[in-house]
Amino acid sequence: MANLLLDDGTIESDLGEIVRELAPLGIQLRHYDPGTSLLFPNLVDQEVLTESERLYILELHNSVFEFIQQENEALWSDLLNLHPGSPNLHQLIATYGRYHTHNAAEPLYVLAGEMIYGFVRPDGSQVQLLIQAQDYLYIKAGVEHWCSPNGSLNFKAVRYFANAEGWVPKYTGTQMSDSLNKPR
Ligand SMILES: CSCCC(=O)/C(O)=C/O
Repeated sequence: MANLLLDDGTIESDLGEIVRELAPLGIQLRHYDPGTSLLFPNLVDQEVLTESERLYILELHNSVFEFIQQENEALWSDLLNLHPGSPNLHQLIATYGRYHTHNAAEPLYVLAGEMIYGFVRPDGSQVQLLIQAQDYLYIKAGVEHWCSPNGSLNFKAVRYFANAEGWVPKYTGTQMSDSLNKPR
């Protein structure tokens, strides 16, 4: 389940409150447990997946989450699999760890591990959202955000694509707030 860290140091872990807080920013958060995790109980520990395992997991979730693809007019999906040995891990962290937008919405469903997202509120303050297994996150096109895996460096998610450039970042130059990291 997700947690939201506000810039006054408050941590919100009630899903309804987090949803209410993020909605004005163009962000949806939902939690789905379709039971598929029972088929892959060791997914977080299994860092490397074979091509047939990737396809199996993807096809299973594509059939369960057909409505997510329809909602997003998604043309295709892929399985993002990050782990400490991922060859492109540092590149991905450098690419997505600065404030950026995308020209298409960013929908993803988390299978395992955790990811931290940063968002800017309408009043200019910043929040950090931690998402975990079975969370579904939807970021509207053009919404400023950054993201990074946490210290475990483990993250598996199904990403949905509406067009080929959808996940290409456009940097906005907004600096990450350090007020979230100040001792209180
Ligand atoms: C650090 S890879 C994850 C990419 C991602 O989820 C995202 O939101 C990019 O904007």
